[in-house]
Amino acid sequence: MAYALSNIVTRSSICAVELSGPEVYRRHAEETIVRRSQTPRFGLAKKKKQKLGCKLQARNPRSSWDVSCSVNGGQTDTVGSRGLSCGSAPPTCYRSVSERGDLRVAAVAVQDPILSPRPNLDDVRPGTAPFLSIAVLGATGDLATTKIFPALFALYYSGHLPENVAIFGYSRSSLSDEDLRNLISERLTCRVDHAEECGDKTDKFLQRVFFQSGIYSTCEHMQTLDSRMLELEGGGPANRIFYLSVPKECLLEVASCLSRSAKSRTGWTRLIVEKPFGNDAESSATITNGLYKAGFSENQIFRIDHLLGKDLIENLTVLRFSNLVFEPLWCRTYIKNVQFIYSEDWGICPGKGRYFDEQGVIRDLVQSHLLQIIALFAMEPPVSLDGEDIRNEKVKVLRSMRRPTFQDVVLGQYKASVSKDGKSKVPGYLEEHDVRHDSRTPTFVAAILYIDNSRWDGVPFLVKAGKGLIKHTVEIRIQFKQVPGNLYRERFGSNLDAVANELVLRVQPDEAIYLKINNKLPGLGLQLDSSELNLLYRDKYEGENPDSYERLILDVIDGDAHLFLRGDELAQTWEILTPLLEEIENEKVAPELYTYGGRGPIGAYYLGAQHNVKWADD
Ligand SMILES: NC(=O)C1=CN([C@@H]2O[C@H](COP(=O)(O)OP(=O)(O)OC[C@H]3O[C@@H](n4cnc5c(N)ncnc54)[C@H](OP(=O)(O)O)[C@@H]3O)[C@@H](O)[C@H]2O)C=CC1
Ligand SMILES: O=C1O[C@H](COP(=O)(O)O)[C@@H](O)[C@H](O)[C@H]1O
Repeated sequence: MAYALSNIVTRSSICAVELSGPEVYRRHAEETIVRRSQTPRFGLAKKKKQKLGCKLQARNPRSSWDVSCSVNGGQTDTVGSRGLSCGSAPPTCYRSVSERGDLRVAAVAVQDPILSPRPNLDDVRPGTAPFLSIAVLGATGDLATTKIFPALFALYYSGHLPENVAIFGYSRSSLSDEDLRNLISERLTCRVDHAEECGDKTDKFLQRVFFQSGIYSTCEHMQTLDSRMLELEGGGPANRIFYLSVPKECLLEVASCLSRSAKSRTGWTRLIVEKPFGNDAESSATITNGLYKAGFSENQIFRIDHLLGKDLIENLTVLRFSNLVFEPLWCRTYIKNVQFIYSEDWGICPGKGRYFDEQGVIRDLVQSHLLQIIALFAMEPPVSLDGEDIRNEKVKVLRSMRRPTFQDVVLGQYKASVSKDGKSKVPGYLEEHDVRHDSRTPTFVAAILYIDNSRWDGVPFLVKAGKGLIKHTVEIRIQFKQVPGNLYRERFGSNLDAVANELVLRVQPDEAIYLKINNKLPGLGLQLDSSELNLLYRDKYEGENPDSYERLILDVIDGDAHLFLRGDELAQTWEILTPLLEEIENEKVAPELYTYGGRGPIGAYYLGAQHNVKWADD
């Protein structure tokens, strides 16, 4: 959803928004609008008091919502599902519409959005620093247009790309440079906290964007790409990044052609590779070996996991290793269990049915995201912050992880439900577009994992990941043991677990780190209260957090691999999960059905109970 909005929140201030599309996206959209409207991104909200508030009211929850917006408390007109009005808008006002699948977000915004005429590329000259060429392969795709180009622009805009940079899009479509510029320009967003020269910088960025049409299976067009890069690089030192945002079937042939035809001869060449990194241990090894065989060494390959680029994930290690109070507690002596929750309150995103049905939730969210976070959470202190040192420690954790069997997991699949007002039906997983009608693919998994090493022996690591659940949250919850011989036990009543300390890192939405503690209520007597020491990012920090793709692409430019999966690390994640995946597939295990918008299968509760733990998010 954020991508749809970001199309519109471009160098302008929104004064009215209209949404239409399946109900499954409504809550997420609403949250995104409200969250974004609290940040300075909208221009009108430079100071916190100047809020743009949007309220959504369901008209027909399956197709349209009325949205009324207020700017600094002044109410604009209510926006209907057909027309948009701009209330007391400043003189220039334009309407922008973003459509992805059957989701549609339209907005009326102020400021002149028309780009000034784009001058020719005349200031890209070899400078003193090496030239940087970045090519996005699969440039017309969803990921490239919604994430990669906007992230590249954000980096350029905030001065993190060198002046002598050129950005190429490559795909089979027959587009001109100008076509690609038009395709991506709608999605480029300036940060309003330093929004000066937004239009100017956008134009300058777009001048540096080029398109090369070509197929992936022969190297001829990649040679043309190479020639065009050479022309701009002007023969001086030049580094190259190739972002492979192509369907998995094309990955190895693209890598092989790039290696033969388009590697830099005068600097380094780096490859960014997107998931899925295979389906199991064997197919993943085929990809890894295929990349090596194509001529790329491990230190040139950056396997991206966008969750690792989120601020709170980086903060996990900062919190632990830079504060004396946490590290001594980070072990089996004090921690009762750790819970990793990845819960989405929407189903399958438009266009992702086939991909998800092949992958399932264990590959989609556990292999690629949650095992990474567990490894970062549980690793020993690394020798340094260097990528190799950090990844060495992560690999050790993964090697110590016990292979889960089917007894350790509960699988679920969401079924149809009705909307909150009871007026319409929300489709179940089997009715999603491009999903097999008799699919057993799980959309939910709860699992108990153990790390058999001296630090974590016996501590359950709980994992819960799913789609179509009651709420959207990604969080890490560290549950501490009870205070031994608690002096205040009489006042807490019988459930001392309920008042044990808990440290929560909420990765999204609304990033926060909070610690649940017990304290005395002010006043006479001795009444105890459970409360929170709360670091809520939005209250503490002004400005907008960069998107994770920005952070990760910048790391690639800097050659910093600590947030990317190394080949041996990736292989270990598959070693852990492949036996389980095979067991599920061989036994044709049917997932437990759960109602869309609910808490997931009841089996998850019993699984927790078997291991003497209660899910913290229930
Ligand atoms: N979208 C997302 O949010 C995420 C995507 N990924 C991964 O990133 C990669 C790109 O994803 P996404 O952009 O969604 O993918 P798309 O399906 O949108 O494909 C990207 C581009 O590849 C070309 N293409 C599509 N099908 C074929 C084909 N059969 N043979 C050759 N070229 C084809 C198309 O360009 P053209 O027709 O112009 O050649 C298309 O624009 C995939 O590996 C995906 O798994 C990973 C995480 C998230
Ligand atoms: O990689 C994936 O991530 C998305 C969630 O993305 P985010 O931007 O909300 O962090 C998830 O929906 C998708 O299934 C998965 O492939």
